[in-house]
Amino acid sequence: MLTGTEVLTTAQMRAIESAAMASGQVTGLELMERAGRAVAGHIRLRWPKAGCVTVLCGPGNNGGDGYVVARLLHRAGWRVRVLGTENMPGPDAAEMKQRWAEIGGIGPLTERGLQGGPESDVYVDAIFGTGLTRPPEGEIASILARIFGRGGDGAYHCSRVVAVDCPSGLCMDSGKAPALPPGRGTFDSPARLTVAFDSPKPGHLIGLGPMLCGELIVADIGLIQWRERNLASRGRRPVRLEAIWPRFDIPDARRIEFSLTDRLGKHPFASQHKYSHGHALVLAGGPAKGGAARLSARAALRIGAGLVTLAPPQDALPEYSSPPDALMRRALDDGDALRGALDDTRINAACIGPGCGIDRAAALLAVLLPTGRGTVLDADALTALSQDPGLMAALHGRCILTPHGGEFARLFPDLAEKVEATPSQWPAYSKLDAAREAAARCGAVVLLKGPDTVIAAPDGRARIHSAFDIPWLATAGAGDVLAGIITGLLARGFQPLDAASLGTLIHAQAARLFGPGLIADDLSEMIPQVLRDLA
Ligand SMILES: NC(=O)C1=CN([C@@H]2O[C@H](COP(=O)(O)OP(=O)(O)OC[C@H]3O[C@@H](n4cnc5c(N)ncnc54)[C@H](OP(=O)(O)O)[C@@H]3O)[C@@H](O)[C@H]2O)[C@@H](O)CC1
Ligand SMILES: [K+]
Repeated sequence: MLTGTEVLTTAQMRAIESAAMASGQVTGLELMERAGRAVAGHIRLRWPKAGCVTVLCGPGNNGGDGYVVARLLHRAGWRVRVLGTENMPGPDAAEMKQRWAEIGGIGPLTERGLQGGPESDVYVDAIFGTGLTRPPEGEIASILARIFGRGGDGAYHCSRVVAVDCPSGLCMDSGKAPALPPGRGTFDSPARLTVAFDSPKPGHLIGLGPMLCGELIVADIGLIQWRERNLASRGRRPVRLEAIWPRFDIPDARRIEFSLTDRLGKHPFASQHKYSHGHALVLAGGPAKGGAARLSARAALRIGAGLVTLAPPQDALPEYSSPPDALMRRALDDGDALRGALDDTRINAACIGPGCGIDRAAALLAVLLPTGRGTVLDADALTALSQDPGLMAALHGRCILTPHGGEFARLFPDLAEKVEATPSQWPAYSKLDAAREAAARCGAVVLLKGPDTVIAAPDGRARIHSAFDIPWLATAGAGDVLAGIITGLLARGFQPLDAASLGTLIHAQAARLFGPGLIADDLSEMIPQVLRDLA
């Protein structure tokens, strides 16, 4: 069984935390104690021999967690040095600060203070968490440069840094990080470990987050059970945002089960009638364009579409005669020919774009979209779409757009600009926000590709697939294969959001199993093994 994990935005997290405290079933102090205990526990797991730790505590509750970590590690025999900000934290953090102050001193959280003390085995970064409201400046920015910067005098202690909830400065909604002061390098040295609370936030999984966090642990602090008791029963769940098969081990996080194997069947080809697994139509392009559509068609077959027809114009048909022989081929010259082909209602999914040619894609989309068929739009189809508002208006809920960043910018230039803009306020506008807004605007599922693929449906549901561990998947033709896999899943009856997210997952796992040296042609050949592993 594959599992996914619920992801919460920082606003959702705060709302849940406040509601739980308002219910009287848990106090802020209890949550803070559990958060600090989780961090201290993970430190002790990784550094079983008590050593020397420096805890950096910021002005808010993240700092409060830090004071708990200091107290618990001291109790476990560690030598603890605490550096804290001057200003008055909130009541819970103030209480934790006071409890620590009864045990040990608090030095000023300054660059000099950090440099001045003895070398530590572990540095706990409890400066900022979800409460970051603006880019850090001054002394704190300099401290962050020492911890997470590289290039200036940076990379100070990063392999010994344990981040509380997130590396400080990371925007947990967008995965963006602020610019460091001039000459201090860029914000790009990973923590050894990040212990986040309750659920991963988008920023842990997209943008710079996966790189900065290092190993990500999500610790249960008791709010999952609370909301299961109190929110789910009243239908007050946050709009669903999920991570599927993240790269990270997320041991205690709430799991969401995807019953992929139920939907695919125990054996992907153990079928009744071949039409019961649908019929996918891959609309191919003219002469000398064949490779991309052939990659898509092969992938649609491998994922188990009952029938796959590859449909180029007549003059290119001979180019499409190479194996697999299981592919059907049929010449479709223009929109009229496509209209005739679509009279066959068993054709329930289409793939358009890879190697199709922009003009041909535009002409065929004008016929295809009004039929309401499940349709994957990639490559040239996306360009055609960006040039024709009429086509954009014809998109519907069974369409899946699979743009990379450049194609997304052509389709939704204003949203791409917002993602690219340097944020002056946090939380910053993210790739996830952009995909959600795009999906709502165009009424189709939008799959915005990258190592941090985000997939959004028009109703606000979204999924993140974070796969920074397989850089070799960025290879020519890999997108054509992805389009084919998703089309095959649509043909097999998956709903568009599921087809898109499970397709992304299968595609990534095929690349992971093959390893470096992968070319796009290899991906489809790995699909049977991926499916066997799922069964
Ligand atoms: N999820 C949960 O259930 C639980 C969460 N818990 C923990 O609480 C954390 C969130 O705590 P939090 O809301 O107090 O925010 P936090 O990140 O400590 O910072 C806020 C402070 O920083 C300040 N500030 C902001 N930006 C700044 C800047 N650029 N430069 C300078 N200052 C800046 C800001 O000041 P202000 O913006 O008001 O001027 C405010 O004083 C969360 O990450 C987790 O660790 C657990 O304890 C328990 C259960
Ligand atoms: K932190």
